[in-house]
Amino acid sequence: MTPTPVITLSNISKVYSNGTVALQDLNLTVQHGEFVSLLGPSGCGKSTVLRLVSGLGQKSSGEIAWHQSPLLEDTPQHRKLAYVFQEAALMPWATVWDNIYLPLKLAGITKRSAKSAVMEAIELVDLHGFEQCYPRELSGGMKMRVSIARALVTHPEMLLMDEPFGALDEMTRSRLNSDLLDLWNRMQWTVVFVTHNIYEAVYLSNRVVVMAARPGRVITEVPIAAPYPRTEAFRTSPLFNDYCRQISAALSRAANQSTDSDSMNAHSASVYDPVA
Ligand SMILES: Nc1ncnc2c1ncn2[C@@H]1O[C@H](COP(=O)(O)OP(=O)(O)OP(=O)(O)O)[C@@H](O)[C@H]1O
Repeated sequence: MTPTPVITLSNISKVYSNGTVALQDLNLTVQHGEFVSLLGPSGCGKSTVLRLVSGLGQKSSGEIAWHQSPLLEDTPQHRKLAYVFQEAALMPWATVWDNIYLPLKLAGITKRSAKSAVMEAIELVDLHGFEQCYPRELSGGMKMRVSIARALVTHPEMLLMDEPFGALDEMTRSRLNSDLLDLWNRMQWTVVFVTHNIYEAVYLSNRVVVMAARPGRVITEVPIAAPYPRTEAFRTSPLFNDYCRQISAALSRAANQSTDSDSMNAHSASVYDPVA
């Protein structure tokens, strides 16, 4: 199948108003249906990339194209995308059902018309039976499922995920990783996923984009040529370890290439113990 770019960032630079060069000359293309992870040290600009793609932030220079058409900053509504953050950010006073309904409500869709879409989203994230629960009654993993359902209820073409499982325990993270891959496969989404976790990036992705900080830039891209569905057998395979090792080495190189003392943080993303 011919690759179809959904989003293309060409020579993107982003300088914040305080002078921080968050991104410099960054190039990144994400193809339709791809699962791409951005991995790199704290401050290398991963979240900034997501903000620019979503239209929540403005680039300083370069070009962003959505389906190969230049994107104007004032037309974010043309991008069919949804954002999932590390914090589930649910409305505490609203039920699971109402939290998931929110984006449709904001789009002016009545509860009656939204019913089947909300129920479908609830089924997809495996929360059937919890519709009338409040966030305080849910575990961290369940809250994240609600957050994912709230994103998918709008049928986005692209899902931007900013460390969505970073605050969860290892078992929950691992389960949600598998469920996310299952959903990705069924929904034919294009996903851009930010993480600090090498294992998670390798397990999930078609491609891992490794970034360096100060200034934020892409230093290498590692295609993960393992077939889907990915199982526990992949997580414990020599191939998995090889990819982790390769990416860990790239992160160490990134730390050495960073231009100031903040590069010490680069190792925060490169903790890697071989599984076998
Ligand atoms: N609104 C802002 N104003 C000024 N500087 C900012 C702003 N947002 C981010 N930065 C700076 O831009 C750089 C990139 O930040 P960004 O949050 O994109 O990095 P990140 O890789 O996502 O970091 P982390 O992994 O810690 O979330 C950092 O040096 C950060 O301090």
